[in-house]
Amino acid sequence: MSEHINISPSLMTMDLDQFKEQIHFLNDHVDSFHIDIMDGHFVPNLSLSPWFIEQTRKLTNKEMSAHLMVTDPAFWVQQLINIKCEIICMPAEKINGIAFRLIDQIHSAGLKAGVVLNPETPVQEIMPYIDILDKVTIMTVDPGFAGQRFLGHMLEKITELKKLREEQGYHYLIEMDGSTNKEHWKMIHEVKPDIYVIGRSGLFNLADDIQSSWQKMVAEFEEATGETFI
Ligand SMILES: O=C(CO)[C@@H](O)[C@H](O)[C@H](O)COP(=O)(O)O
Ligand SMILES: [Co+2]
Repeated sequence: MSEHINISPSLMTMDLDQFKEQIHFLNDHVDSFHIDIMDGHFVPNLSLSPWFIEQTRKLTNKEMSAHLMVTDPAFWVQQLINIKCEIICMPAEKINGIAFRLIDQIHSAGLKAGVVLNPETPVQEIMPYIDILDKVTIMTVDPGFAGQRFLGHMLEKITELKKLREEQGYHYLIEMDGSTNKEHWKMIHEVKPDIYVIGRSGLFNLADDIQSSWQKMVAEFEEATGETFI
């Protein structure tokens, strides 16, 4: 069997010495780029920024999907609306009391609104507004860093979200983020998320140049799943 595998590269983990080559190559192979934005408080790290999105835009017209790991999502949502970041994904853990306002604000700007669920956060948490979301991202690692331990049981949330979507007619896309690589391809592909975020372990670290890394990623996917990658 063959099916389209929708890859979203996590640019926090790219090789900065090959910035241009990597974006140019990936532009022809992906639908979106995944941009981790951290504030040093929600997670103990800093990564990319709205400025980075603006710079990357000079090289690609593909959708930018911001993954916010911040304690003040309202501030960062406004920054991302200002630069028209196509998909803005907020931490479910930090939008209680402001969820509807922020989702409406993103939609009014003509952009897509998503939420991200940390490993400890159940799908139940987002039920009050799940019907108006464009994307739900399931973290399969603790957020904040690359190279984290894969948490396989988080994949059950993907199955749960798919069932809900089918039963209720919701329209959100389901994305997974964290340690998408040859060790876990089989397990992940069994639940079939709509979008696979990929970082160092599954793409950028596989070879010295992006074309070879991509080919290796495809080979690893095909070996693990027995399916053809298109
Ligand atoms: O949100 C995060 C981390 O908080 C992710 O987007 C990572 O950048 C990606 O999952 C890294 O993947 P690995 O390099 O660990 O495979
Ligand atoms: Co991320």
